[in-house]
Amino acid sequence: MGDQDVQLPKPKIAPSMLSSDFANLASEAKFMEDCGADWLHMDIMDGHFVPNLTIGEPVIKALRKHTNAFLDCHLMVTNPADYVKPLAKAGASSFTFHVEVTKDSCQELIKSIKSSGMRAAVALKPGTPVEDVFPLVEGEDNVDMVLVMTVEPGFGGQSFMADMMPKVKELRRKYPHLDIQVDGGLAPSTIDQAAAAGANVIVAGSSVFGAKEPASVIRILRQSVEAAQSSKIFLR
Ligand SMILES: O=C(CO)[C@@H](O)[C@H](O)COP(=O)(O)O
Ligand SMILES: [Fe+2]
Repeated sequence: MGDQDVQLPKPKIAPSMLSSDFANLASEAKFMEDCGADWLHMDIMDGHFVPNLTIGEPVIKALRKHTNAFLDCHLMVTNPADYVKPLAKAGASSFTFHVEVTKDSCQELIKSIKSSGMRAAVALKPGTPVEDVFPLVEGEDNVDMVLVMTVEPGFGGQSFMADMMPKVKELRRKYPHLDIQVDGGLAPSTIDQAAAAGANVIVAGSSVFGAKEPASVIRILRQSVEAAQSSKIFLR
């Protein structure tokens, strides 16, 4: 099959609600949808896997009453299995767990996420080798997406780690159809590197919420992914 026949997954822009005004979450979510967001990225942190504590199932449940948006939940928690049923019931659309905390139980976890009606995804921290997720993409119960962290998980507003791009490129070359997400420090100044490596799901918090015109930042992020996909630069 030639490069021209490869069907790439759609670009999806997912503003991280961690950078929103949590006291006005429903209206912030509506604003992001109006600005052209495809997904809303929800950072769930337990104060243990990462040194920060954010939101959980009650907030997802409360937000779901106000929006039909795709709620992309990124679980930075030590015991992801405990969150599957509650989050599914609350209305989460996708459940991303970290490979660092799941060792032997990954297949079981993926199975339970999918049977609860959510998409399943796996994330890797900057220090984790990309090979660690290959079995989860290729296994019988496989993930729908891989999230390559481009900062140390825990906080918004950190600097993009360009040295994570070889991981993205390796995943894209190996799995042309896979949703590949990047998270951390994505902005108009860094998106071209992530797009050229083959990322198609872009999480952006501070660059979107901190902008005068969030809609134009979302547009720039999308256009960069579209341009890289039309040249298929990452397959060369
Ligand atoms: O998962 C995380 C941080 O751990 C992220 O989703 C951040 O919230 C992204 O924020 P920016 O780096 O785009 O400001
Ligand atoms: Fe995140």
